[in-house]
Amino acid sequence: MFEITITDDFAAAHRLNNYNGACENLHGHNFIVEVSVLCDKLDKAYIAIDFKELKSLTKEIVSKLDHRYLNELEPFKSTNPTSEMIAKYIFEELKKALKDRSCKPSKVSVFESLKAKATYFETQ
Ligand SMILES: Nc1nc2c(c(=O)[nH]1)N=C([C@H](O)[C@H](O)COP(=O)(O)OP(=O)(O)OP(=O)(O)O)CN2
Ligand SMILES: [Zn+2]
Repeated sequence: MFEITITDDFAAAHRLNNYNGACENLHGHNFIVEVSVLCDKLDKAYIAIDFKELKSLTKEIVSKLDHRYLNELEPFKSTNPTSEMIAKYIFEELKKALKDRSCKPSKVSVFESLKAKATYFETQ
């Protein structure tokens, strides 16, 4: 198997519901997203999935979050826009985008800063 990893970023505002602390208040982050996919085949150029393609698929998903107030967006309306839930959302959207391909997402990490990240992955 091959694991291919790219990063992207977006800026967004959120507030955490049911959180006892300052993060309950409206604030923003420059989120960093790290996406990894597992691929079991190489093409004739010995590439599992082109970094360009993975970046582009990820960008399509992440651009829907960029410069938005995350609490208002459908995927987080009934939950909370934590790094955990953002990572899960990106993972699930990427899984749909890679349907019928020889690659599938293995993990998605969302960093709120260089000091803190949450990672989502599925166990078999
Ligand atoms: N597991 C999680 N914990 C926290 C999340 C989260 O999404 N998942 N989010 C927050 C807040 O969004 C908060 O803005 C970030 O918290 P923190 O990293 O503590 O932010 P600081 O910039 O204040 O960090 P310092 O290292 O203290 O400067 C909270 N927790
Ligand atoms: Zn925050």
